Amino acid sequence: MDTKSAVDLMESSSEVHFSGFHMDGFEQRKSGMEQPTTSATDMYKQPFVIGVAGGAASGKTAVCDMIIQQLHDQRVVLVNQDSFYHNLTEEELARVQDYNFDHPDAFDTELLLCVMDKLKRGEAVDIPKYDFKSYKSDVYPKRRVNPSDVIILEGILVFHDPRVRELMNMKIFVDTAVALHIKLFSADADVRLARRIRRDTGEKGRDIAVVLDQYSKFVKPAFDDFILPTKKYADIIIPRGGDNHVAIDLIVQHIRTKLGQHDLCKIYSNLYVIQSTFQIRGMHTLIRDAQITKHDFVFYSDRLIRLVVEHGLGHLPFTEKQVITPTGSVYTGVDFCKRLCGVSVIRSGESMENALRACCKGIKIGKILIHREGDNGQQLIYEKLPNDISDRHVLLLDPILGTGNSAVQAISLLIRKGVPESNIIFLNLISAPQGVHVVCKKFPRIKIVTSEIEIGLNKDYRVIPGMGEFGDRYFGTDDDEQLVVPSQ
Ligand SMILES: Nc1ncnc2c1ncn2[C@@H]1O[C@H](COP(=O)(O)OP(=O)(O)O)[C@@H](O)[C@H]1O
Ligand SMILES: Nc1ccn([C@@H]2O[C@H](COP(=O)(O)O)[C@@H](O)[C@H]2O)c(=O)n1
Ligand SMILES: [Mg+2]
Repeated sequence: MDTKSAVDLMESSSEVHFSGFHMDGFEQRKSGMEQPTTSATDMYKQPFVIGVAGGAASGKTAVCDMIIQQLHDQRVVLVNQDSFYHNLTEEELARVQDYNFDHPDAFDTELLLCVMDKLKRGEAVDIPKYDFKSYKSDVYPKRRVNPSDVIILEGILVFHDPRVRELMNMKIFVDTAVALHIKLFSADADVRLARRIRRDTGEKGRDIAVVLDQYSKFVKPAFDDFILPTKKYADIIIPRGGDNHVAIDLIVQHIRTKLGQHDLCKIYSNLYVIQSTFQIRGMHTLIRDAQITKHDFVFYSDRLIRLVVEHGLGHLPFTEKQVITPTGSVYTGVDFCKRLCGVSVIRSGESMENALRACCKGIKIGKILIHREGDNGQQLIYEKLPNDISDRHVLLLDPILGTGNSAVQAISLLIRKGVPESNIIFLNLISAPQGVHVVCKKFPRIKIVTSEIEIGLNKDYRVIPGMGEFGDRYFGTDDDEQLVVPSQ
């Protein structure tokens, strides 16, 4: 593929980074060349979505404010579930003391989903600003929210609807429980009630009797029935809310790490793209060049494969081991996982076997041959696997993950042979987003380790920018060289 084609291809992903490329400074040109099948919507930079739930007055807003402050160099927006309270009818307004604002039905979840969908697709949205005094969401002008790197969705019931939960990359539950207190829940409720009384009588100008009545009639029962049961969905529970600086620091650190990763890694926690360096980019530049010599193609592919294999081995379990050093000191280290094997997908996967053997002395390597016809005519032709494969961790080798169809065939076979899904590490050099989606969704417990994520697939289901037929290039069957007869 020439430079011009690559530029044209990337037009559709303006400002979105793929495989380390981006469009800044490129002149926009059109040509009749093949376009990736990845839709424009798939190419939006995915924001990192954090859900923050917890009882009313537990400190959700305080926690969000601290996260936003600490992420000062990122574009962060806060979306409050309060903004999606239904407007009350005249009848409901007349008897507002009987209205349950803590029930899931009090919120317009469809509107919330629509807003979140737009933000995730990179569109700006106008969000209602709720007025707690008039119980209306159309008193103030709407708030314009621009698409951002991080979206924080905060509210008592943001974990209630599974469709809303699905949007989140990280779920935080804010707790006011005091760890040393024997009656954990009552302490938690007491703190929330005390804060609520102070807040609602102050900020919302409500009468204390009304606050207490609403609390016993609706707030407390709803906490027990709807909010507390969603605590189990949280990835992180923050005791002591905004006072918990250690938890907030750790969360901010985690978000920063995630933001530095490829967008797909934010979606799939089982996808690992090795940290890019100029050495790695340089090697990719060489092996993707159609003009490179066969010798150099093999040399630089081998170097990259070795890196991927080493990275993949880092995901194996380990046990602690102590040794005595020549100085007589104790060194506490780890022992490698011994029950492992490789499985290469013939033929290009065989190019990864040497690197695996170089890292794991005497490792058993099985083989799978899958016949490919077009996009979906996948057929398993041959397999030769270690008899005890079900007891082993498996490093599945295939340099290219394209549509994901061959990978699904190979992984399904391993699972049929009794290999636990979580014992499979799939190693490739390059992965198309389509293949990542297919494999990570179908097998959420396997790990994929790759060195670069591609733009997508073309109409012939070939990975682009890609590197052509890897097996042919690696094993030298892609040219018309004369037959080499070994000398006698
Ligand atoms: N750690 C804390 N210690 C004392 N008061 C707090 C703390 N966190 C929040 N508050 C106060 O409690 C009230 C409720 O906190 P807020 O963050 O608004 O809760 P939520 O958003 O969960 O309803 C506010 O008036 C706030 O100032
Ligand atoms: N008109 C309204 C709407 C909601 N509430 C209460 O707000 C609480 C949720 O907001 P937090 O910031 O505390 O999470 C919830 O308990 C509702 O009862 C209200 O009082 N009036
Ligand atoms: Mg709040």
